[in-house]
Amino acid sequence: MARQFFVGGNFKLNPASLQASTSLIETLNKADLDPATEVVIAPPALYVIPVQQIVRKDVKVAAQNCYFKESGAFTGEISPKQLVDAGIPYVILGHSERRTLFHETSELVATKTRAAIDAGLKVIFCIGETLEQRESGQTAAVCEEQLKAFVDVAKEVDWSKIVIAYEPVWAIGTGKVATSAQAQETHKDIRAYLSTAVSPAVANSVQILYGGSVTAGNCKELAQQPDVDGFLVGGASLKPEFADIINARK
Ligand SMILES: O=C(CO)COP(=O)(O)O
Repeated sequence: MARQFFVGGNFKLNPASLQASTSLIETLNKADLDPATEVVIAPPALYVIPVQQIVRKDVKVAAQNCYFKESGAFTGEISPKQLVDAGIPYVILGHSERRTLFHETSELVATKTRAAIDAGLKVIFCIGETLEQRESGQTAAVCEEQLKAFVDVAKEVDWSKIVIAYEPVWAIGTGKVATSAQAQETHKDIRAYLSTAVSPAVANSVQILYGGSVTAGNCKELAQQPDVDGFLVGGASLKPEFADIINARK
């Protein structure tokens, strides 16, 4: 079965006001989007609910993070259950900015992913290597290690609730996009790992997105790669060109 093309917009800590978020959504609401693409946008936590209320119905909303506990004394956190209660279907977990700036380990990301899925969320699970790791030939090993932490706690998990985003750290926000050959090679390696560690059926059906300096200019070639099932877009998701990226296969 063909995997559905999927484009996520990770707004990160942008824009800096609710009004600016609203005008971004108004632009997206007017755009001509390929109905064959699943589109998910992840505004900052404070704007998740207002954005959900105004965005077109064919675009889903994600949180950029959540904790693994349902409730309790965890100042500053959001729980998977609260997201489900608010009608938010997706959460991004394991983004490299969370791993690096907020010291999230692969084990924590795995625990959060398990909790999010158990609560009824779908997860965009991010992995990827640094430049140093790529240059020393560790790309596949790093991606495997990040995935394995989750595979170890994924017993009887429904893998249709997971979308993997391969985001090489050196390509995020740098303007240095991976070549389509680099993206294809790593996506293929990720599938090969999942085929052995989970099952060939899961490896074949899981959507693997590429993220890192995706633009309207480079998305079409990347989207032609057989193992690239879409994108997780940062900077360009804040611009009108996001619609062109959503339409990359059109
Ligand atoms: O981190 C990203 C998406 O999660 C990618 O960011 P950029 O598209 O800005 O490089």
